Amino acid sequence: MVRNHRVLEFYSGIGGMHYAFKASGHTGEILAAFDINNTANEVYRYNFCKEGRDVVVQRNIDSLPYTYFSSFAATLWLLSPPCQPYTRTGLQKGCADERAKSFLHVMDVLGNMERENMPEFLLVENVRGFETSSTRGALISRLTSLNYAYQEFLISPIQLGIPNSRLRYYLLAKKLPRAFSPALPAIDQVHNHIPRYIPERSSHTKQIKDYLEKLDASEGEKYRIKEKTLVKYGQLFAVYFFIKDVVKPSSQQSCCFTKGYYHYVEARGSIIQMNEDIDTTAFFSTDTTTSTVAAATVGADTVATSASTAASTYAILNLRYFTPSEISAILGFPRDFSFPEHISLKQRYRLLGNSISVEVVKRLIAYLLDE
Ligand SMILES: C[S@@+](CC[C@H](N)C(=O)[O-])C[C@H]1O[C@@H](n2cnc3c(N)ncnc32)[C@H](O)[C@@H]1O
Repeated sequence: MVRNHRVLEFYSGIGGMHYAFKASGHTGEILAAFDINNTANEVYRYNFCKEGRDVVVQRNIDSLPYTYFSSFAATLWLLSPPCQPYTRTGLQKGCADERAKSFLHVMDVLGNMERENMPEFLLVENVRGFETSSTRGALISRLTSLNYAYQEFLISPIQLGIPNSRLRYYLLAKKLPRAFSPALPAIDQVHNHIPRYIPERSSHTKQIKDYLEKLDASEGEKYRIKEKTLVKYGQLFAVYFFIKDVVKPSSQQSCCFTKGYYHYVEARGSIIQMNEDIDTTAFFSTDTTTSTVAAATVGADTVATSASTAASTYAILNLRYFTPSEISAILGFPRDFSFPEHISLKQRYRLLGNSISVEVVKRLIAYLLDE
């Protein structure tokens, strides 16, 4: 049966959920997209509200009463609340964290709405760590008391053959008597009720080069990792922080891109070594200020170039950041997604780092709404 869903997008950011819904094969309309962030909303409007209605509601979700949400009589709620209360590197204060407040408010809204206006379907996305939080406990008891069936998952895009790790918690809920079909064929590492993650590379994983753009000289310069950055931190830094984050065009993996990518050099997402011929691990484990780097170098030409200063030695690796377009492609945003020109590079990375894997959510929405 073809249904026209009435969709609310909470914490809409740059619209990852909107794209995922559009790509899910289901039909319907985003009635409103709630986010407090000016810049994110500007990007959202730029991509979705060019001609039509402006669906962006620039308000603090906490400040909106249940009668307001109820008035939409939406069939589907898509929610990607802030993750800071649950990140494993944070304080993990869960419900006690100020930033969890708006999501707790959304749960209260759900509990107070007229039954006929309650959504039939919900999807929640968050970081790994949410599954053990007090907020997740509150969410499950609210859903259970309101007669929703639910399933929970921990999924990384790498499981779908996308060369990127972004392990995230997902919860899908449907109002009873609707039930979930027992299996989700496209995603085989899905576990009902007890989130569990089995890292297992898909046999069809794409390569990083499938997502790379051709950069002209000035763009190449803009994204190049400057030698002074590497040299400033020194050899130890390179060994401990860089190697695990360096990928090549032929690689079939990359680390999760976070909102601090580009701003900080270390551990915020992968960087690319465009020179395929050099073994990164061997390179960084040799004394890069001398010609011993030659041991790590495959071709005779590169050996000759590599022997001088630390700076020029690093240069032969041809290290660069992923561009925002490459990151958006890896996340599954469509090609026509773009930023208004004046949005700075740092803001672009920040917004993308806060966003979602459109490809994973697309499949989950398809599964959730299949009847
Ligand atoms: C994890 S991001 C979601 C990103 C989004 N799904 C996307 O594709 O870009 C969380 C978003 O929630 C917004 N936010 C946080 N607290 C909020 C609140 N109380 N009311 C409205 N929006 C809020 C932030 O501005 C941020 O854009």
